[in-house]
Amino acid sequence: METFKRLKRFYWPYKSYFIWSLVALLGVTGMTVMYPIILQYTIDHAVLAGNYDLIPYLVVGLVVVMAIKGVTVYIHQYLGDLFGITAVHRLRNSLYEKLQYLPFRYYDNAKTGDLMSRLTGDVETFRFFLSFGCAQLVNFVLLVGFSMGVMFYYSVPLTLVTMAMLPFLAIVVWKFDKRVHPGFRGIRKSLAKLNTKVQENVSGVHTVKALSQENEEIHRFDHTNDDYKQKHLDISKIWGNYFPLMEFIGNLSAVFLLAFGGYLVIQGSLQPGELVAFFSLVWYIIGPIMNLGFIINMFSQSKASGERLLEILDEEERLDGANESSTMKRLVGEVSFNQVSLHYGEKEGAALKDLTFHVAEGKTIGLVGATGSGKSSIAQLITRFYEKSAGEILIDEEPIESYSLAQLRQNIGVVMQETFLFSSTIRDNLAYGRPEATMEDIIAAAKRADAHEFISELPDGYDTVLGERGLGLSGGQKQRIAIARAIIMNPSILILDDATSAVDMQTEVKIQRAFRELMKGRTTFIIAHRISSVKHADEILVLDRGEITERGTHQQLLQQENGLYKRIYDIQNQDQEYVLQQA
Ligand SMILES: Nc1ncnc2c1ncn2[C@@H]1O[C@H](COP(=O)(O)OP(=O)(O)OP(=O)(O)O)[C@@H](O)[C@H]1O
Repeated sequence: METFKRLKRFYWPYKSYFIWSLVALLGVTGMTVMYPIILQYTIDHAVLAGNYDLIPYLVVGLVVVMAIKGVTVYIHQYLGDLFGITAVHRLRNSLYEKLQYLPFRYYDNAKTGDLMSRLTGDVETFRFFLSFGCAQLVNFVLLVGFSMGVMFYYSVPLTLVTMAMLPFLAIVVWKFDKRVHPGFRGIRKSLAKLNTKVQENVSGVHTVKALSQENEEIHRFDHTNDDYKQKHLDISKIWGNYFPLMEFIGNLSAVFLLAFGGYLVIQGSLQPGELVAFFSLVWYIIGPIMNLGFIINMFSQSKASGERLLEILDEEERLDGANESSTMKRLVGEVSFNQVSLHYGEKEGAALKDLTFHVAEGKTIGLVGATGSGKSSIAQLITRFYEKSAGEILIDEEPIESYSLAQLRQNIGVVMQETFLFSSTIRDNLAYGRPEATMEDIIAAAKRADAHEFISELPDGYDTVLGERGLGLSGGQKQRIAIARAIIMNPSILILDDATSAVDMQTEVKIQRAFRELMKGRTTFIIAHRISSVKHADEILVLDRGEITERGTHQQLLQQENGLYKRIYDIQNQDQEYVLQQA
């Protein structure tokens, strides 16, 4: 119940739909119980007593009961659905909202397929329970209660004998629930794994094919699929073990009823019509009790789904830390790091150690170093994708935490090595950071990024729809779209993270030209492996295992004979000379 209590804020605001649906259900149950009562009256007071002129009235009565039942069933079902649908609409929105504000740390370990399955399958299971299962539980109580009431009215001893088996049935149902619940949680987990497998396979299709891993992938999928099948079979086994037992106990009640009820009729203490009505009524009790397995099933499934949804909702959100009144003013772009360190995890070593540097407004700083030396980690801290572990980061002489994340990120433009393009039009992709940008702004930015020409050559120009991974565009073209995207944002701080490493030399020249446009008047961090990308920077920091080992301008660094920068330069220069000689 704890799970449902904790999810209350999503469905309780719509309780009026649920309550009215239950009122209608009361009508449905009342009318259902009326059938055997009319039957009993017809047998005992019309047929056996010879009052045949009562029959037309009883028929009309039956039709009226049927009509009322029809209307109440409609109201009950419609309002029940409305309750579930509106509640999960709110739940789905909250989950999605949560995903927007979860820190990068969460996504480091999260699996897309698993998240997808929670936001679709688990939410749907929960909806089904709210719309249908919840009312079924109430229906069970009402139908059993009403039927028992009428049965006690007809004959107390016969009711008691008939009910003698019910405690046994209750025990079996309880045991069934104990076993079936973990099983359903397992199924949900296994389905999430299956989804993850498919999602990763589709996303990584290039790698799979390039490394000829199709057969291995099929084999791995089969393994996950087997696990899913096995989990279903386990649940089937539990059903198979318990369901016949429940049915047997239910049927025993009917046997007791016929034996003892028949005896009471022969004795004359029970009317034949009452026995017939009893027989109908007892099935109104046995039926729902046997159905209880199905309802519990649904309850267990929705509880398991609710737990998985709560796991997301309970995740700690990214704390903004800024005071509410922090304005959205434009930053100047002065950045200082004072003895900053970063540990990605408690158990992990320092990715950055005691870093101190200062970048004045509008200056360019180059970051070079071997892979894993901590270049990108600096960018992660400036954008607050991750939080520093120690030290102080100042932007415009204020601690970085004093700005709201939105303000900070609207002032920082990031162009990465891999550009993510959404599956919508080029125009929407360009204006993603500033949707209110006019078409003139977009075209002007594309021109400055050297992207206008190739966009204009596409069949639908700026309205060309891109595939999920920006299919149809080359690496360099995607890169230039990312640059135009950053120009539209008009940031005061710019981070170019290995932005030209994926393109050929000719494209690099074009992109470098676009970069120079973009960098004008902005504080820029260039993270690069190629010295050619950073040699014009005002200051270059050379990183080694999270520490700054050398710093200075290109010329100053080249003078350090045994320096790392000089070594990298020499190697790259030799490479270039070799390429030129070959050419
Ligand atoms: N999200 C993360 N979680 C845990 N560790 C990380 C994470 N990102 C980076 N690291 C670790 O931090 C260290 C610095 O990584 P970083 O990405 O900053 O290096 P880099 O110099 O940018 O490398 P590259 O040139 O290959 O991009 C590495 O040891 C890396 O494994």
